[in-house]
Formats: sequence, structure tokens, C-alpha cells
Amino acid sequence: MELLPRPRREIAPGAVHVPDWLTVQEQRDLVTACRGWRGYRSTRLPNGGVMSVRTVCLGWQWRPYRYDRLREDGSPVEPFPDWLADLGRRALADAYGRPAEDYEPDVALVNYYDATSKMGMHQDKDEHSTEPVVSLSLGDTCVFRFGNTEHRNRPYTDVELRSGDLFVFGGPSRLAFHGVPKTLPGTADPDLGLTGRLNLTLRVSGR
Ligand SMILES: O=C(O)CCC(=O)C(=O)O
Ligand SMILES: [Fe+2]
Repeated sequence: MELLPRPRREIAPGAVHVPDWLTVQEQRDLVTACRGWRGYRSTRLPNGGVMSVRTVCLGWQWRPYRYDRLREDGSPVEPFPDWLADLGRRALADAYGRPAEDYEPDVALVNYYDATSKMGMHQDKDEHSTEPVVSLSLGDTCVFRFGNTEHRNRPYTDVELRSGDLFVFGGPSRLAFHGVPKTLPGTADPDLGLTGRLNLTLRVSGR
């Protein structure tokens, strides 16, 4: 039960957290869409590591560290739907308080976190574009660590991202290191019908 409204907050220049941005119905619809996308899998990294999140890409396949037309098994990538680009424009406009008609995201990473998944500190730097990243969270709350553009260590700010929250990072924060040190299992509203956490990041590939 939400008691205190959480304010919109600029975490760093160009990095804005907008709590409770999605309505409950929009969250349900997004969960349904996420269930429809096929091929969630743990990404294997060139250093031999395997990510603990399971990911499906839309529009372009992220194959660390580049975007590709095809998935690893040669199958086609799920299309990036027009409605998701519309949602991205609305998100950007609300986060920055300015029109965003020219924002044209063409790739999304949809990450599923189970109770033990995390994501290490990294930069989203495989896009050939300086356009912002739009992040939408569903299900379990997580600790989202938003750092600086220099390195993966302090200073950083830990932000709780809950279901329905929007986070946008662009401008001077576009290449800030960020990660998810943990989720808080069991915090999702049972009515959402999602065990764990989903995060969508909308990006402009620049391809
Ligand atoms: O799950 C999140 O909130 C962040 C995901 C992320 O940083 C990414 O997909 O690059
Ligand atoms: Fe990222």
C-alpha cells in the first residue's frame, strides 16, 4: 500500500526518476506484452561470464557489445512495436517536461530478474546515438544504482525503482555507469501476476 507520494527527482543532470508513472492498467498491459515476446535467455559475455537476468531484445539484437539484425541462433529479432515508441516519447516528454516528438527509439532490452538476479555496473554505450535511454520497471522493487560517467565506483546514488516507475537518463548522464545490485523479492503487487521484476530500456540504436 502506497502511503506517501514519492516526488519526481533529478538524480544527476539529465537523469530523472518519475515514480508511479505507469497506471496499474498500463503495467498489466506491459506485463502481457512482455509475456508475448519470445526467446528470453541469459546473455553470454565475451569474458566468459553469463548474465543472471534473462533478456529478450526488440528491434535489434544486443550481442555484447554491438547490435545485430539476428539473434545468436540465427532467428529474427522481435519487432519493436510502434506503441512502444509512442510510450517512449510520452515518457521522455514527462521526464524532461518538454516535447519529444523527435525521439525515435528502435531497440529495447527487456530484462527479467528472478529473486537472485543482479546487473553489474556498466554503461549503455553500444548505441551510435546520444539520445536518452528510457527505463520502465514492473513487478518487484529493485535497488537501481546510478553512478558517474568516469568509473563504476562512488559517487553513486541508490534509487528504489518500483513497479510503474520511469527512469530516464540522457544528456550529461547518458553514459553514466549504472546497475542493479539487488531486487527485493516478493515486493510486487500480487495482482500484477508477475513473480520477479521486468525492466524495459528503450534506446535509439543509431543504426
Ligand atoms: O534493470 C534495470 O533497471 C537496468 C537495466 C539496464 O541497465 C540495462 O538493460 O542496460
Ligand atoms: Fe544499462
